[in-house]
Amino acid sequence: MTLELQDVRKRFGGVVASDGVTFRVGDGEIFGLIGPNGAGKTTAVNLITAYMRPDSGQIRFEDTEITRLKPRQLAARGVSRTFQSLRLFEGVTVADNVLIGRHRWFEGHVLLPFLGGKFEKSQRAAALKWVDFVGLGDVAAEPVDSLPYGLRRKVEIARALALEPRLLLLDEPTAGMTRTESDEVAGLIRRIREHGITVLLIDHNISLVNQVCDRVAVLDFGKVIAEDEPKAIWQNQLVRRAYLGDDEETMTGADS
Ligand SMILES: Nc1ncnc2c1ncn2[C@@H]1O[C@H](COP(=O)(O)OP(=O)(O)OP(=O)(O)O)[C@@H](O)[C@H]1O
Repeated sequence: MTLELQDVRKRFGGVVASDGVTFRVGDGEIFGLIGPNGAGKTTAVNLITAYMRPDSGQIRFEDTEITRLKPRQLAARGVSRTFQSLRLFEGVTVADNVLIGRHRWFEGHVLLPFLGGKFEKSQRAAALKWVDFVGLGDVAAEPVDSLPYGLRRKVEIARALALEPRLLLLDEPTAGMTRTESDEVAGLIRRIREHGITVLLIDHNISLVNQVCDRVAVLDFGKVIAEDEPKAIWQNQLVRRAYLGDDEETMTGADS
């Protein structure tokens, strides 16, 4: 197993955001983590990536316990993520935004890759490889704020990839995208897996989840209520009720 959560709990005052969350993600899998608003998906990502500490429970990555590590230590182990809301440096080029994703090689010297020389050259080449990979080679020298929203989201994915992860957590990568853009992201996620990177995907986009995920876990009120292949998960009555409500129109979308 690449990633394993065992009985992970996190409470915010009276809200139990993770209520004994347990699931396992296999090496090279594309694993979906879905559920209604407020189900605890982002909390799970924050706990895995050390942006928050669980109250109790264990998180293991490649057979090592990572529950108490710092984000920097996790990055060094090859765990990378994107955020639900974009966190790009405005006014900075696409290439430089992606270059910043290689921070694990800067050893605390944020300006190191901008000082010229061999180090900058090699880091820049590595960053540009990922800019090309997500299909943004033509706009590498453009400031990110000149790009349409869908392309800005891809810059964030390229920046997370620039860390050369073995596990990539994508928190709503298609939020705010058109259907065409989100289909492109589906292809991109498959190509990321072909690179040997395991993917944990959170998205409300049912069509994307159905298209790319090998397995899916459904969260509701901080608990995993079902885990299965995407096609089977929508037949689960608990899932239909909790995640989709009784809205037949939405269910039709899930069945397609
Ligand atoms: N830092 C925080 N402080 C207080 N409550 C929080 C915090 N983070 C999350 N919560 C609460 O924990 C619950 C789970 O939130 P979380 O953002 O993990 O859900 P989600 O499934 O990602 O939702 P969405 O799909 O809307 O992004 C919610 O009730 C939320 O209000």
